[in-house]
Amino acid sequence: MKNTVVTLQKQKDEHDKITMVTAYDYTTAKIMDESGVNTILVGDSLGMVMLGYEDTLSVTMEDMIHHTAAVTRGAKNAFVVADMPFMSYQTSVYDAVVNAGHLMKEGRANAVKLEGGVEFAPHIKAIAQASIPVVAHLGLTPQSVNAFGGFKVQGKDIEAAQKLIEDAKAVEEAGACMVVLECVPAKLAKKITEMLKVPTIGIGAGADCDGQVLVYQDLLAMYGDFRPKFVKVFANVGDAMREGMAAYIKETKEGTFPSAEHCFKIDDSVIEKLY
Ligand SMILES: Nc1nc(=O)c2c([nH]1)NC[C@@H]1CN(c3ccc(C(=O)N[C@@H](CCC(=O)O)C(=O)O)cc3)CN21
Ligand SMILES: CC(C)C(=O)C(=O)O
Ligand SMILES: [Mg+2]
Repeated sequence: MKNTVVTLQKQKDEHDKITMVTAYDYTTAKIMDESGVNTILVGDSLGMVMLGYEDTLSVTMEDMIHHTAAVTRGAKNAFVVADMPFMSYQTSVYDAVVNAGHLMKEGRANAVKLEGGVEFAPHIKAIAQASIPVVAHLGLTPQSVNAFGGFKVQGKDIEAAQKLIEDAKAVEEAGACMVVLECVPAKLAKKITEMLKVPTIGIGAGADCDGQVLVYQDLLAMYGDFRPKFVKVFANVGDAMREGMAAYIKETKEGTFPSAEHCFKIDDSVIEKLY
């Protein structure tokens, strides 16, 4: 059965952890969905892991729609959240609603996610009023990398911690159905999780969030040696791919692949006539 905002809220209320992973294409989304993950995020991290940019800033609405549509075709049960890319909502409340609409209408996303707190409460409110579920993203918001001066843990001093709490309250009040907390001290994320009615999803925000999210290339060791503190490798798919490729190349060079079982047959009489 398809997960919904209602089933995800129920998971928080019943202390059943919400699992979220990224996916950017049909094949991967289908594997993730079949694994039983509750929600899939089509993150703007696709700019980095799929397109090779050094940050998420160059990702376009076209990129997001294209990848979201592929993911939603593969996700039967998982609730699919699509990131709103840089400059698709910061420019105005109007742009926010129009672009959220594209992600739902053409991408078939179940919800959209945007980075920012109290400053973006009007945007969240307007999107939610259009019946588009909105997820808020607080803490290390990668679209602010140039303003932050790098990818750094947020909310460490008292002012920053209070601002994060105010942001969390404001986005919930505006109608956010979930809140992603990225690179936030675990004890602060716990406080925010207890304070909010809606679920929190942590990435580098400790075990007391209502759920967890990771970029799949990180948890499967496929994205080079990118290992921020919050990443745990659960399976080494990167090495499995390298080993598989090495075997394919070796057997092809040797001529042992393809063997008879991988070849199509023709009657010898036909071949004799050709000669
Ligand atoms: N592959 C991938 N995984 C991600 O988690 C991810 C992306 N890409 N792209 C978008 C953002 C960028 N993210 C990042 C990128 C770098 C750090 C990082 O280098 N963190 C360090 C420093 C923390 C500090 O001490 O301030 C760390 O060790 O965690 C964290 C989050 C998270 N997101
Ligand atoms: C890291 C997660 C939360 C994200 O926003 C992304 O993958 O783009
Ligand atoms: Mg993102």
